[in-house]
Amino acid sequence: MSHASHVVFPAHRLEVEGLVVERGERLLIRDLGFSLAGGELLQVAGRNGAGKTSLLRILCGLSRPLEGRVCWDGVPVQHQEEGPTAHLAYLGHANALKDELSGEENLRIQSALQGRGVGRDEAWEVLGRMGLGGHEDLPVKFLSQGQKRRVALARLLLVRRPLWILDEPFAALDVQVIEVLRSALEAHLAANGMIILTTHQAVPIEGRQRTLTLGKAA
Ligand SMILES: Nc1ncnc2c1ncn2[C@@H]1O[C@H](COP(=O)(O)OP(=O)(O)OP(=O)(O)O)[C@@H](O)[C@H]1O
Repeated sequence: MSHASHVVFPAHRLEVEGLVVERGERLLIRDLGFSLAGGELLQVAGRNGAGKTSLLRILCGLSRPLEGRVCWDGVPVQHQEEGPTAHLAYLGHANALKDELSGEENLRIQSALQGRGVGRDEAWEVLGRMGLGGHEDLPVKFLSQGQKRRVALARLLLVRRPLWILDEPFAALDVQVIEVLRSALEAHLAANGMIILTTHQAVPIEGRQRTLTLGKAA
């Protein structure tokens, strides 16, 4: 079963033009441009400190570039009618979970905040798919690091956003969940979704993809 079996995203386009990124007075990215269409995956590569996380945060509108712009369907993200992040789901290094709440409660609250309320059954089904059966109603503070990461990943499967921006999504996962995530990524691409991710792990993913390596000229 695929989470995306009943959702196919309409054609969208992400365009990045003339990005210049500086952190702590160091120039990390100079005049970067690229575009991404439905069904495409972009892997952002580069050594530690090259600026991968900084770039992802800019693509999500969490921080501003020194110059340049990020457009979704031809409109700068800051001017999107539904807000700068309504088209995307972001998974950063932190899992953004409330420790006192269960996996089910975290998923249902976050999904509701993102405009798509889900019922208990749907939350439990996705947690089960992530191998968390039996842990659905345990406060997440009692889960292991890898199990917390699984709850955070379950959120991606629920929110149905066309663009996924994922910072090291495979880190701290065991082989079973790497496989679940790998097939979720493939299903998202097959549903005309887009993915931008960083990873230091080589995980083969079927679909149209390319690599952007930061810091080559530094
Ligand atoms: N808030 C900040 N203030 C100053 N410098 C920062 C800040 N955030 C990041 N940096 C610096 O920017 C550079 C790029 O950091 P970034 O986290 O984007 O790299 P990365 O490519 O994701 O690295 P890694 O592979 O280690 O995760 C680093 O040298 C980092 O120290």
